[in-house]
Order: sequence, then C-alpha cells, then structure tokens
Amino acid sequence: MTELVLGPREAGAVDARLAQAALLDLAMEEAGAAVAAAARNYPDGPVLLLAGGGANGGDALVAARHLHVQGREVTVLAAPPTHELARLNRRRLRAVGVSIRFLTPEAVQRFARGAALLVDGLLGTGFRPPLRPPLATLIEAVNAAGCPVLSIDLPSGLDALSAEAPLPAVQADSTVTLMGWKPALLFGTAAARAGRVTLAPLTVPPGWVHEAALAGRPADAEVGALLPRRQPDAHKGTAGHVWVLGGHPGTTGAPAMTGVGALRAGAGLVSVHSLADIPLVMPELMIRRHRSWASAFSTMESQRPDAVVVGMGLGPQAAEVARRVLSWEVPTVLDADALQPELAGLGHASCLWTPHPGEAARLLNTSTAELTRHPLDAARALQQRLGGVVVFKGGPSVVAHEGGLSVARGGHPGMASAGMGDTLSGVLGALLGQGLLPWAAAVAGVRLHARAGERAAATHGYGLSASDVAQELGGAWRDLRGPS
Ligand SMILES: NC(=O)C1=CN([C@@H]2O[C@H](COP(=O)(O)OP(=O)(O)OC[C@H]3O[C@@H](n4cnc5c(N)ncnc54)[C@H](O)[C@@H]3O)[C@@H](O)[C@H]2O)[C@@H](O)CC1
Ligand SMILES: Nc1ncnc2c1ncn2[C@@H]1O[C@H](COP(=O)(O)OP(=O)(O)O)[C@@H](O)[C@H]1O
Repeated sequence: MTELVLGPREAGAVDARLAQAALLDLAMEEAGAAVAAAARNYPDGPVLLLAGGGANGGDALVAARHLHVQGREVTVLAAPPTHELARLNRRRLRAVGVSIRFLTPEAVQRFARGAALLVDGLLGTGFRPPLRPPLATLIEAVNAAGCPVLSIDLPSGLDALSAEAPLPAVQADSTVTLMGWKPALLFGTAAARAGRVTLAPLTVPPGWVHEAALAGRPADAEVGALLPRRQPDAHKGTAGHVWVLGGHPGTTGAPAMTGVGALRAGAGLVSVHSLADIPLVMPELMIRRHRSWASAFSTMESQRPDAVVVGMGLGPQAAEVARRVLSWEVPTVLDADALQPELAGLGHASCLWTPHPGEAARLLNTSTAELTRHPLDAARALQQRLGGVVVFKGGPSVVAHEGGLSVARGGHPGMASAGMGDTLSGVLGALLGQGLLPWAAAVAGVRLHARAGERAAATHGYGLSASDVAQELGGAWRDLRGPS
C-alpha cells in the first residue's frame, strides 16, 4: 500500500468543529497507544515522558496513561497546555493516579538518571522555527539524558518539511511517526536525527491524510506490478532496443555502465554509440564508434530505437546531440552532460530527466544546498521547468511527474559511488524500451535500482560498485515482481 509523505497539518483547524474534535481525540488516543506499544520494545524500567503544550504533548500524555495502566512506572513532565486535547488528557492522566510535574531542563536531568527510556513529545508538526529559548535548553537536556529517546511523530526541533537538522534538535533512537512520513524523516541530516522510524497509520478519515499529502511512497508490491511481464514467446526484438549515446575521451566507462544497466534490466538489444573507444565490459553490448556525431546521425537516420539514453560522459557536444535526439520523439532518458538548461522546454512527454543535486542546481540556476534542503520542492520545480518526468536523484530519489510526487523506498549509502547514476539511466532506458510509460519507468526503475543496491550492499557494504549493483538487478526484479 502506498504510504504518504505529509506536510504539517494544523490540528487546531480541525478541533474547532465538534465532530472533528471527537475524531482528533480518537486519533490522539491511537497515537498514544502506538507510542506506548513502541516503548515496550525497550528494556523494562521507568519511563520519563516529556509533554509540550500542543497536540504532540497530548500524544505523550496518552502514552503515559497507557503505560501506567499496563503497570509501567512513569514520570511525566509537562508544559502548560496550549491545545484543548492536551488539557483533556492531563485530566485523564490525573484521573488514573499519575501526577504531572513541571517541565524544566533540571527536572529532565534529574528524572532521566534512573529512566530506561525517555519519550519526547515536546514538539511535532506544529513547530515553526526558530526555536524559542526555553525549548532549546530542554532539547539540550534531552540529548544529554544518557538514556534511549523515542520521539513522537518527529524529533523535537525538526521542521517537518525540511531535510536540514537545525541545532539543537533531539537525537532519537527511534521515532513513531503518525499517519504518514514527513520529509524530515526521509531526507538529509534531519532523517539521521530520527533513528529507526515506524509508521502508526491511525484510523483517521482518509480526507485528513490526503489533504496533507505531499507525495506517495509506493510499496514494493505496487512497484512490482508496474514492471513489464514478458510473454513466453518473447524475443529480443520485443524486449526493446535501447540506444546509449555517450562517452568522450576520458569518460568512456559511463556509457558502458549505462549499457550494462540496460541489459540487466531486461533490454533485448543495447547499442552504445560514441565518438570514443568504449570498453567492452559485456560482450553482449553492441559498440558503435563514430567519427563525428554528424556521421553518426546520418547512419542512425534510417532506424529508430525503442528508447534512447543520452548524455553519460558525452562532454561538450552533449546539448547539441540531445537536441537532435529529442527531435526523434522516442522515449528518451536525459542524464549527466545532457542535463543542460538550454534544453528546458524542448523535451516531449516521453522524456525522463535524471539530475543529481549538482546537475539540478545547474538546471535551476540555484545552489545544491537550497535544493537538498527541500527535495520535494526541488523535484517539483525541476518537473515544471523541464516537463516530462524528473528523477531527482539522492538517498532517496524523488520522481516528479504531472500526476504528483513519489519518493522511492530503500537504497543504501554504499550507492554513493561513481557510475551508480549511469547504471540507473540504463535501467530507465530498458524499462522505457519495454513499453512502460515514463512515470511508471521512473517509479519502477528507481526502486529496482535501490533494491539491487540493498542486495549488493549485503555483500559489499560501503565497498559497493555500480557493477555490483548491476549484477543484482535480476534478483531485485524477482524480489519486486515475483518469479514470473
Ligand atoms: N493532526 C492530527 O490529526 C493529529 C496530530 N497529532 C499530533 O499533533 C502534533 C501537532 O500538534 P500541534 O499542531 O498542536 O503542534 P505541536 O504540538 O507539534 O507544537 C505546538 C507547540 O509547540 C510550541 N511551539 C511552536 N513553535 C515553537 C518555537 N519556535 N519555539 C518554541 N515552541 C514552539 C507551541 O507554543 C505549542 O505549544 C503532531 O505532530 C502529532 O504529534 C496526533 O495527536 C494524532 C492526530
Ligand atoms: N545514500 C544513498 N542512498 C540511496 N541511494 C543513493 C545514495 N547515494 C547515491 N544513491 C543513488 O546512486 C545514484 C547516484 O547517481 P549519480 O550521482 O548520478 O552517479 P554517477 O554520476 O556517478 O553515475 C542515484 O541513483 C542515487 O539515488
């Protein structure tokens, strides 16, 4: 099932209406119960719960009640309530016999000493940076507590929408996030603050979640269903002929890696066209060396591939070559040197653009830091500028198309190595060549590549190479699609 990536949602806007307030009360009850259940994964011993004044603090108060009723020793430190449900849950907590103490950094320090777990319910999606001073000191006390920290919804101090972790922010061992993923839990230094994240979906009206949804996060079964199914009488002519145009003296490995990626992702035939000598890394690749791109295009004129991948190591002529390729109007992946601002607006609906943050900054004339801080906004902006489908690469990659945004699952930090993107562009070309629509090729291709990375990392860890990943593409396909 597709999980959703959510933006901040104003709990206050809903509790104005009575029925919705009742639903929110139920949602908070479920949230607190999910947090209490997660707390049971930690060793026995006293639990220290910190509750801010908003609904995030309300969740912590509910969790405290559940833990207390289950016989766990709890200490609750709470800020004065600013949210009606935080007020209500203070009364409920007192009614079951739990006293509530003032929330101060000194109290955190004192009660953390004997605690087996600290539950952080200070700030959730309602936090708006910058952090006001009393909270900053509290967060510092949490990080100095010396016991494991479980955060509710997201670590306090993180801006739910940003990939950047401001200082101070809570460093959690685990996070129970509610209803959907927040960008801060998926990207950048912010995600590193969350520790192990589990999702508590909550039985809230679907409208609440969809109203706040920024992106989808498809499950493997959904991605697997997108992958092409091959008939028993398939032959190389029906599995797609992919042309790879790239390479330049000094960067000849890149198009070779793309060719390998395409073959390993099921392309029937792969031809690599270049002006340079491309290494024959797999004898199944058909290497075509040309004297000039003008003569290459004259020999290509009479044929058309099922898909083209252009740009890897192509050098200074890349924009010109890509412009010519775009005029063919066949499904096209534009990667690396073909990702030039002057091509914006010249693409067609079957174009798939695959910038990493550096290339994206060149395309949008902005800084890499600005784009990586807000990867969903970056992917959307790139799609609006370029058209077609965009894969904004990273850990994880984001796919942007007219229908919305999709964040890939998985991958491995070992994939941060040369040639990894070349392999991906080959995978994407192969899927386009096998007839997938560009958005489906992008969603399926990034997950296939990430899954292959996970498999290869099991053997190679951080010593992972793009060739290792390419070798695992067949296994990754089987993982996602099943054995057919
Ligand atoms: N929206 C929903 O449907 C649900 C929301 N829930 C919880 O509600 C949370 C959001 O609740 P709220 O909107 O009440 O917000 P929060 O509880 O996240 O934050 C509001 C509190 O933070 C303080 N605050 C905000 N910015 C600050 C700053 N810069 N410096 C210091 N203090 C600051 C406010 O004064 C207020 O006390 C979610 O994260 C989640 O934990 C859950 O109860 C489940 C259902
Ligand atoms: N930390 C990571 N987690 C998951 N995937 C990653 C990570 N780092 C890199 N990748 C993936 O590896 C690829 C790198 O692409 P790119 O930077 O274009 O490489 P190159 O230019 O060397 O071919 C992208 O598909 C990206 O999503």
